[in-house]
Amino acid sequence: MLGQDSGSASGNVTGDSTVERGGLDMKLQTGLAFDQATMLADISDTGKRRLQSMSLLFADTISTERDRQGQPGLLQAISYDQNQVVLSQAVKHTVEMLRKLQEMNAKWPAHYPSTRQPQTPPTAGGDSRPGLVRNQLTTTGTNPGSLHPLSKPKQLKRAVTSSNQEGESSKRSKQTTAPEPCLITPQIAQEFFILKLDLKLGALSQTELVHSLEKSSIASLLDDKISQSVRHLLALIERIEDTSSKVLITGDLNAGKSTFCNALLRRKVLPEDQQPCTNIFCEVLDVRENGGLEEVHAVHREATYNRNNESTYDAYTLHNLEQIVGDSMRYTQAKVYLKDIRTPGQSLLNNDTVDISIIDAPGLNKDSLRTTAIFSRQEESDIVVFVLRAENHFTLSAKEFIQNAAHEKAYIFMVVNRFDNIRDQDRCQRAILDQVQALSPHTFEESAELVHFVSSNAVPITLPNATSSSGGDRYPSNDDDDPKDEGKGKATERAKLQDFQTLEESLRRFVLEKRARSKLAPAKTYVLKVLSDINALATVNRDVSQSELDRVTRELADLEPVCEESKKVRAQVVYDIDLIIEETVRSIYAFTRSELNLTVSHIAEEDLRVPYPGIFGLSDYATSIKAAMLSRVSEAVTRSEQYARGRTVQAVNSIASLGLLHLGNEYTTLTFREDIMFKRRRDMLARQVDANLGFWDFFATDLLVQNQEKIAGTSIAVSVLTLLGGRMIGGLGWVDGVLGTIKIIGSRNTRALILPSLLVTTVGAATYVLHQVPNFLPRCMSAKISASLVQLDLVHTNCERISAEVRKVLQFPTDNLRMGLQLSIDKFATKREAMRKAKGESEVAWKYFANLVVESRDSITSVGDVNLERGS
Ligand SMILES: Nc1nc2c(ncn2[C@@H]2O[C@H](COP(=O)(O)OP(=O)(O)OP(=O)(O)O)[C@@H](O)[C@H]2O)c(=O)[nH]1
Repeated sequence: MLGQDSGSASGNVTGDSTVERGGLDMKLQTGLAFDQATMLADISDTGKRRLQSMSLLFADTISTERDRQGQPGLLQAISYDQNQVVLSQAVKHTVEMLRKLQEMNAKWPAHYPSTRQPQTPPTAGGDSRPGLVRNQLTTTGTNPGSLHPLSKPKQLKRAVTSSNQEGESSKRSKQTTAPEPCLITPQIAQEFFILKLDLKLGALSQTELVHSLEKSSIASLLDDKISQSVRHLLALIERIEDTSSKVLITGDLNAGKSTFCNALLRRKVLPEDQQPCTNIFCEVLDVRENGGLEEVHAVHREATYNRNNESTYDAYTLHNLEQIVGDSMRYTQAKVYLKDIRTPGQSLLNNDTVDISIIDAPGLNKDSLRTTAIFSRQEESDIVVFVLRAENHFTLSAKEFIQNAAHEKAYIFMVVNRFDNIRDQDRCQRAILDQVQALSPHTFEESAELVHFVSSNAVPITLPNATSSSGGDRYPSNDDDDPKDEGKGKATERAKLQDFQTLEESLRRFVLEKRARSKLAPAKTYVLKVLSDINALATVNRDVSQSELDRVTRELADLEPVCEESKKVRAQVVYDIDLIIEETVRSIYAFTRSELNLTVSHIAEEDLRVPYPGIFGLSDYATSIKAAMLSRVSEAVTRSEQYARGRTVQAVNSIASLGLLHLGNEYTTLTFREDIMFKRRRDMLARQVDANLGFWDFFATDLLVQNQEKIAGTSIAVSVLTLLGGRMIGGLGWVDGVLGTIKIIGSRNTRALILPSLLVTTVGAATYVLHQVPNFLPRCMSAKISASLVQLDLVHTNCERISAEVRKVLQFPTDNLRMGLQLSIDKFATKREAMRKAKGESEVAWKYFANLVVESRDSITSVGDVNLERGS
């Protein structure tokens, strides 16, 4: 590098201090706000050591510097180096802060300051709506470092994060804490510099738009802004640590930028034309950076320039530059290695202090693509020299460019060119200075040094192939002092040249001597603005997260007992339902048992209204009696079922009342149809009873036997009847049966003796029995049926059947209510979980932003204390 080649003080100073920086890096990487005092102490030691080593190693150089500038030059270099280290570390620290902010923004979308007009005017006392709230911090004067916390905003609400609060906010909390927008004066939005979101939509202002955006959109926009800023800060670090300086010559189309560059170099190197001709960036570097060979390296599109890799560029002679600057299809930029023919004391390029490169940019308003490229080139440059046509003043594109550059470059060197074309020069000066004042106040304050009105074409320059000032002059030299030629024109030319030389001296001071200002001030300005933005964001978000934390804590405190209560309610309701069911079933069971028992036990005594058909219709008679009896039993069953229906309806209603009481609108009422209960066919009963009754079950022989004492021969008749069996039923076959019996009984004599009396008795008895059938048959049958029903366990079976069905039916509303209660408990539990999570996140966010407020404020103070004037 030039600095090293020439052994300049500043080049070595910087190299030495870089070694010392390791220890400082370690301190800063701890994430603590850096301690500038300690750091400066370190650097001071470095400076002292370097001063000693420089005195020994570069005594010649120092004495040369001292001769030229005196001891202050060396001190300036040391001071510059100190400032450079502090700023470099501050930039790195700011990058860390931004990266952490980005991470936090991904987890907890940061609230972006926004404004909204109050919808209703505040009432005398009760309305808690805050109206426009003053920002938490403000900048005073022009120093972004002097930030003063103001009163805490009232009821800040994290409006942008409110969309997911639905699930976690109880109804009660909704009633008590209506969402409040975050209202901040539009001033805060204006105070945002770097992280300001670029929102343009119709008539809405940026701040109004922010309010209407989704939190995710804001988070993503902010994320982009942070990334941009990080990229810029990283470029700044490179620039700060780079010992060379890049001077960007830019301005409107055809303003005379190339003419100005040539005038600075005193050589016609860059093509000048009345029509726009520079389409690519031309970076003019000292020839020593190319091994002393004057050459043009035209860098290929898509290639990253590497002087040692010829595939990245095409090499040309200086004469070819005219074609190259117009060939933007093949090349993006040209590196022009040039031997400056002027002495180090005059030259900007060939100076003994810093490596300088001068970049001639295409005109700003050529096209949007090139304009964008110039904007980003500006960010890579240390110094901006803005050339404007005196005739045009500041155009719109010029204003936009300067406003953008002002993000980091408080001072811009301004060249008002083609001043010779202006007739009323005073008016022109006043008008342009007014514009400068509005666009770049710092530049305006030092306009005598930084704003120059010149005519670049008045500077004598040599032809491109000239390598010394001795040959090739294209313009008359001002060395001609012949008094005869002193005319008005000559005087004017000399005045123009004088103006240009004044400009040159100022520019040299700005670039070389006030290097701290030209090179480090942009870094300081930019970092302060970023830190100010971070501080503003952190303050807003600290308060928003605090407010959210308070709200969630409050709501959680309200919700916790509700959760516990809901569990208790469920247990109580389940108990109550069990009681209802048990009581209902018990009552139904008791009713059914009593009803059936009563029916079965009295059935024989009832008048069944079945007419006795006579002895020959005995079978049908028995069937009818049985049917009538079973019908009575069936009716009793039906009555029991009816009772059960009624009780079940009551129970269902009681369960529904519990549901409505405890779940309100969330309870789903089921439609209960009691008419479809007990639909299973009950004629099974008749079939079962049939299966259990045989023929003799129609006759109550025990009843007949009870009457035998009253009627002689009844027992014999019954015995005979028994023997006769079923033959007598249904016809006269019983007479044959009697005769058959006599045959069986005994010997002929015996038979002769007893036969008549037996026959008479038997016939009499049989007649009696048959006569008595209508009297005892119903009782006999009821007893049998009753016994059969007992055997079938009819009462118990029906009690069980009816109760079981009732239980089954009641299970539906029970399950429904249990499910509803469980859902309610789950909902509360989910809400509580969400709130606990939100509380945890808010706590983390609050701690983070509270720390960030302090951290960024400390950094602002540290960077603000960097005194660049010491290094100027
Ligand atoms: N009268 C007058 N003309 C000038 C002056 N400086 C430059 N010009 C003329 O203005 C025209 C444009 O000059 P350039 O140097 O090519 O302008 P430029 O800004 O580099 O042009 P582009 O890079 O193409 O935008 C040329 O004809 C110059 O001769 C000046 O101070 N006075």
